This record gives sequence, C-alpha cells and structure tokens, in this order.
Amino acid sequence: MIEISNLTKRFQTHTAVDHVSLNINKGETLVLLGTSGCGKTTTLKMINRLIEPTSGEIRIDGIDVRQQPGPELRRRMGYVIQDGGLFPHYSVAEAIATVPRLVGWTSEQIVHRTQELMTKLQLPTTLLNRYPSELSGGQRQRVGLARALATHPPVVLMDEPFGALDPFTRRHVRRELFGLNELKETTVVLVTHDVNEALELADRIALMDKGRIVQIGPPDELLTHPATDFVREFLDDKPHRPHE
Ligand SMILES: Nc1ncnc2c1ncn2[C@@H]1O[C@H](COP(=O)(O)OP(=O)(O)OP(=O)(O)O)[C@@H](O)[C@H]1O
Repeated sequence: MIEISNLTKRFQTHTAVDHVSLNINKGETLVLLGTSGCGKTTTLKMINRLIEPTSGEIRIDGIDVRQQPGPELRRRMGYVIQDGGLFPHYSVAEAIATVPRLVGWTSEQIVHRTQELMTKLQLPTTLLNRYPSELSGGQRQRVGLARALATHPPVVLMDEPFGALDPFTRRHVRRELFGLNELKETTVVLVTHDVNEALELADRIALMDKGRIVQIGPPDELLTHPATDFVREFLDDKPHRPHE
C-alpha cells in the first residue's frame, strides 16, 4: 500500500532521515518508534508532503506521491497531531466538516457523518458548537480524530496523537479509538516515543535511531529477538510489558 524506498532528508548538513526503506500493508498499524530527534516526524511528514525528501521515493498504491499536489494528497489522508491540531476559531462541527466540504459533500451527508462520528467517538452532540478551548484534552483528541476520519481516508498519519494527555486518559482514549471498526480497515502510521503505546497498538514497529530503521517487525519479534543492544535496551526501558 505505502512503499518507501531510500528516503533521505537532509537539513543543511544534518541528515534527519537516512535511506529509510519500508513497506506498509493495507489496514496495518505501523508504529515509528524511537528517541527524540531520530527522524520519526520528518519521515511521517514526507508521506503527506508536508516535507519534501532530499532523495528517495514514496508510492501509495503504486503512485508516486509527487504526482499529486500536496493539498490534494493531504485531503485524501487523515492527519492527527498532539492535542488534536484543531483551529481555535473552528467549532467542533466546523472542524469535522472541513474536509467533507472541500471535497463537495452535501450538507445532509456532512450532518449524517458528523452524528455518526460523534456517537462512535463517544462525544455528546452538545459539544458541536464548542470551540477547542472549551474542550478537555481527551475531547480535543477525539475531535481531531473525527476530523481526520470524516471522509473515510484509506490512510491516517498520527504524530504523538496522545502526547498531550495524562497517562490514565491516554491509555483510555487510545484503547477506545483503536477499538473502532473504522480504524481496523484503515492503514495507520503512528509516531511515538512511548514503548508501551507502540507495543499495544502496533501490528509492526519500526524502531528508528539517528535517521535509520534499526529493526522492523511485530512487537513480539522485537521483544524476543532484538537485532541489536540498542533495540533490547530501548524496549527494556519501560514499566511493564502488556503482552505478559
Ligand atoms: N526544519 C528543520 N530544520 C533543521 N533541522 C530539522 C528540521 N526539522 C527537523 N530537524 C532535525 O531533524 C532531526 C529529526 O527531527 P524529527 O522531528 O523528525 O525527530 P523525531 O524523531 O520526530 O523527534 P521528536 O520525537 O522529538 O519529535 C532532529 O535532529 C531535528 O532537529
């Protein structure tokens, strides 16, 4: 579904992403995990062309992402960031309706889909006219996800989507969101530095260090067969193993 080959990004003399290659399967949740500054966000932003690569290629369903203008590409890909990434002057209803409006949905379709998402994400409809500053962190996160999922994009990119939440709310919201059928059919690329989050959500983890992928595989494989000492130490540095 998403094929990344030899992807490299240099900022001046610093190589943020260094010849990264990986394939992401349809419907898979692929987690980019690693320490701060290892190139996770830069990799993610090259998928939706918020950042242009220095070299290398990204294909989605066989089509090079550079063949489509960035805004058009981003309209067909969900994007969720820390704290929801909502515009302060858009109400919840306006935020969810943004992409459906851009792609020409009717008002009836938008209202129907908005109601459906509010129910699925357990958001009371009384919040529809509120602004982000009038919501809790968990509610903002859910609205951010509702906005990203509104037009059923086949791919959703998430950058530390639960980063702004306290540990308890974080666990609760992520379990709830990843339990949704909608996300089960969606290809998700999620960036985090939280080992437990990666172990819980990932079909496969790509562990990055200094711009490169050190190991990629299902969580159990990384736990039982770490490719290097770095992988072992990185995965050991966590309070508990949810698989045990
Ligand atoms: N616009 C930029 N100009 C110069 N350097 C940049 C730019 N964006 C990122 N970098 C550098 O590239 C490296 C990778 O950054 P990136 O944001 O991809 O890391 P990350 O793994 O997502 O880290 P974090 O978890 O802290 O967000 C870092 O050293 C960062 O300082």
